[in-house]
Amino acid sequence: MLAELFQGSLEDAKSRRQIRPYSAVEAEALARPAALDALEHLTPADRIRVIAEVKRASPSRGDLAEIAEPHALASQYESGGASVVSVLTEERRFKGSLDDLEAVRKAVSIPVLRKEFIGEEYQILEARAAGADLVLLIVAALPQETLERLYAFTLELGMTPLVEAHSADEVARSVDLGSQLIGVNARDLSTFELDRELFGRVADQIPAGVIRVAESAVLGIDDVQRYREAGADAILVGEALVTNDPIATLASFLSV
Ligand SMILES: O=P(O)(O)OC[C@@H](O)[C@@H](O)c1c[nH]c2ccccc12
Repeated sequence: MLAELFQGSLEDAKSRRQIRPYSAVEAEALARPAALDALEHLTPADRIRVIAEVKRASPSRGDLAEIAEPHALASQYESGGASVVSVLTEERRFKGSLDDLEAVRKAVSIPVLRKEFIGEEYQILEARAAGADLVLLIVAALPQETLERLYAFTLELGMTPLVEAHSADEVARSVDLGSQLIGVNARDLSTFELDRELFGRVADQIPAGVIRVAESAVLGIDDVQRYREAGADAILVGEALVTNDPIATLASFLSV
């Protein structure tokens, strides 16, 4: 499944590139005001930090919510205390778009993450051109050399890479990269199986000073508590926020 998701994302990027060539998107990306410093917004604090996701659907969970106005949802996330907004821009299975990201960017003043299956520089330029401050880089899908290249490219644009791992080995590769922001995804993107204990098993591998994000399947405050105890500085939450009152749900998560 992961290979299929990447292939789809890259094909879609190729189509967009026919209309907006690399040089045009690059010029737009460079003309943007500087990206916000996501690491600053996610600095470990007394309370857990929340990266709140705009997510309509997923291949593992099907349709979650309509979200006719992603910018309105993102504003609620911001006023509810989220530190960063994540916007799924993958179109085929997650029903997102870059337009969603652009709309969200205009509505909030906290950093915005482009959640996409990124395999080439063009997608990172698109993210910056649309106003994103962070991009997701999924270790499982990228050879180390490519990962290093995309990681460096993201930094050159003044953006922050969120490097996502799903095993001890992938955490080691994220650390080797020098990543300052590492996410451990409880969901295996190849099989969709959940491993809620994974974060606890690998957290110690992440050096002090690096921000640790627990990703996926955070549905209630018990999950937040468990991740907090296991050393998470932040959680990445989609489903629980789009299927419940986002403000009340954020308040409960932030009260842990
Ligand atoms: O909706 P959830 O279970 O709260 O999960 C959010 C987020 O972690 C999940 O959307 C995600 C994490 N890594 C990804 C990579 C690609 C697509 C989606 C994801």
